[in-house]
Amino acid sequence: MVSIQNLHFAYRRRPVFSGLDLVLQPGHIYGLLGRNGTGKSTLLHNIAGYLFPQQGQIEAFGFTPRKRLPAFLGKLFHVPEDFQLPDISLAQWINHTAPFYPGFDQQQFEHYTREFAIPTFNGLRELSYGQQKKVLISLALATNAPLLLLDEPTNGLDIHSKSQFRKVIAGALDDEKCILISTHQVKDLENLIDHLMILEDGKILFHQPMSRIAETLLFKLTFDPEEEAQALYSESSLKGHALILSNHDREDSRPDLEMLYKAVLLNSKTINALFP
Ligand SMILES: Nc1ncnc2c1ncn2[C@@H]1O[C@H](COP(=O)(O)OP(=O)(O)OP(=O)(O)O)[C@@H](O)[C@H]1O
Repeated sequence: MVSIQNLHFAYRRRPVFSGLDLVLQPGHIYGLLGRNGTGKSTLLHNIAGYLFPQQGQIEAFGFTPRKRLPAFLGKLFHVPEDFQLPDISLAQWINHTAPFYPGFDQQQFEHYTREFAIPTFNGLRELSYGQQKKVLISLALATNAPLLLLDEPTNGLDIHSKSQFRKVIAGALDDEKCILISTHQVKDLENLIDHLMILEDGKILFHQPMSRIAETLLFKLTFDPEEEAQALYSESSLKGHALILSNHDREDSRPDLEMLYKAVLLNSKTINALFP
């Protein structure tokens, strides 16, 4: 569905991507992690066609994003990290925006705004930042666009709304949809994403399905120094040492994405070598 080959992109003289390859398939929710300034938003902007690769190819549903053809735009919804909604009512905004999306469903939109408890009678600018973000997410989902690019979607959401977010995103996924979430809020991705991607040094440094991560790596707490010595990564806490080990015996454990992220940044070679 989305295929990126050998992507090179630079802002003036500052290179961001240097030969990035990535394939995203429908029916999945991808979590994109990376340090500040590694290019997560820039990658989303290239996929959406706001920015153009200097070298390499991006293809989405057979379209070249930078051409921004209407048929492509109707299949894509991008929720940016920073945005400004127009100074009109919610109903007016939906009336203006929905016609661009052939799959838009008003009932679904109302369902999501109810789930997020958004006051729908207000003008958009009278809503708080978090409420505006929830309006955007509701619209994104109600368009039924097969490609959703969500940049820091849970920033500004309160605790309850974050769990609503996970619920509605998981509920909206179907075989046609591909959802890419870029975030630093790793905890918000847990139990939601089915693929983890880590961007570093202009490339995708790690990209694995969660099922393979759970199969290949064992996450456990221990006080045993021998086990700690075998760890691929460890962190000390009052509850003991939190470890990532090679999962030789295919034990069940719950991947800790924050630990895995730190482990990959420290030692990507060893971790990637476990995923042939
Ligand atoms: N409009 C721009 N002009 C020049 N440089 C830019 C521009 N936008 C971003 N950059 C630079 O490109 C790099 C990637 O920025 P980007 O915003 O994509 O990173 P990010 O991974 O999304 O960061 P964060 O996690 O802080 O949101 C950064 O070094 C940034 O300074």
